[in-house]
Amino acid sequence: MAHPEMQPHCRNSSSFSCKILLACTQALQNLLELLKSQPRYGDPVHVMDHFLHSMFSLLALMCFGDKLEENQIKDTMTALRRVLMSFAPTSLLNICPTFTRIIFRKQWEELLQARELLEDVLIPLIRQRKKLKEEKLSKGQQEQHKDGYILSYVDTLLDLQLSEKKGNLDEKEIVDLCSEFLNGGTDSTSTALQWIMANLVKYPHIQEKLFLEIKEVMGDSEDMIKEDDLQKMSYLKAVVLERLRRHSLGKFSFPHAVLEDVVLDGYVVPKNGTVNFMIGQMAMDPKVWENPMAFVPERFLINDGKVFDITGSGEIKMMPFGAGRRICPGLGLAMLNLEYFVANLVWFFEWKIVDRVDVDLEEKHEFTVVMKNPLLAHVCPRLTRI
Ligand code: HEM
Repeated sequence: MAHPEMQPHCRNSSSFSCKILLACTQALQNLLELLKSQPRYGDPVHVMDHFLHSMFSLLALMCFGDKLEENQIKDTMTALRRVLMSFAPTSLLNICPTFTRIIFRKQWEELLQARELLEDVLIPLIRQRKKLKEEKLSKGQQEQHKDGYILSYVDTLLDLQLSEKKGNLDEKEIVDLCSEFLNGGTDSTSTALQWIMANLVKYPHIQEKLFLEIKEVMGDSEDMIKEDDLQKMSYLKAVVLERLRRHSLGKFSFPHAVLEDVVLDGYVVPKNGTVNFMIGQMAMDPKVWENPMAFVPERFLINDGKVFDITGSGEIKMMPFGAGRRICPGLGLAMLNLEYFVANLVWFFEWKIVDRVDVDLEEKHEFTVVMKNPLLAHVCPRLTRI
């Protein structure tokens, strides 16, 4: 997990650079072009791989400040996935490491190998960035922001000094934080995007309502929707929020621990006791949400124009990003990305079911809660210019 002192760097991601939006635009543009140029126009598209690739390229650009080559993207994605997959069965190792490492020796070895591979892939990228940063520094402050230099997540980590540690982070610590940034952001956002588009395919009336809202803001323009335009689209926000409620990222947030004995609703949680928040159940509580199984974005429109609070700073009706000190540091970025991508995907394409086969919204538990049968859709261009 991210060190709390590192979190502001991840949380405040908009301060990396105003060029993040440019990066989002590039990632979106690539996705739109990819969807337009399917090998056989009109064929149904398995969209998840495209979503994963787009989100990963965007986060990699934010992480390392440069667009990665296609082979670097492939290698990094493979290495990260391998660590993630080998980590799952070995998470029991944390219970009593000396003992469980013997019992789960094979899995432990697999995890170490996966970790080595990850270092082989990420360390050269970190070193390359360090070299570039030093070169820019030696040229002076003014030169630093020339040539489209994007202040990256790695740059902030290279500068970071933790109070309990003398000096900067070492390379392995930076690898940990980069992999957390890339893993934390890629699956969560692309899965969310897939769930939203699946609901828009399944319920064409919601897609139509969203399209009409976009049309009202964009008029006859054929341009891509920009961040400023998003502020005028309340139904779009409602659609994104409804997905976060209806298809939670996971059943639980990460485990938390209490630092001292705490009495909660008459129960004592002892010092160091683990607390798990059932974020999935919370968002489906029929005492709080009317007809919780239904996908109804309108439930988020009743707030007299007020923005629904998902940070849990007032009452907590749902907490898809967690709450409090360890709330997801990528919240702002994730919401921006989701609104930006969904709006443009609906603005440029009409999304339709394939061969009258209904979309199956059954869930499957992987690293996040994913669609058991990934979305397959007809993606038909609405506008001539992309
Ligand atoms: C729809 C998208 C996302 C959802 C639903 C989501 C949800 C969550 C949740 C529930 C947690 C656990 C919070 C807790 O322990 O209470 C978390 C943690 C985290 N998320 Fe996200 N997240 C999303 C996107 C992102 C993005 C885009 C990034 C980074 C670019 C990110 C980075 C992280 C990190 C680093 C943590 C660990 C924080 C810590 O250890 O304190 N997430 N996220």
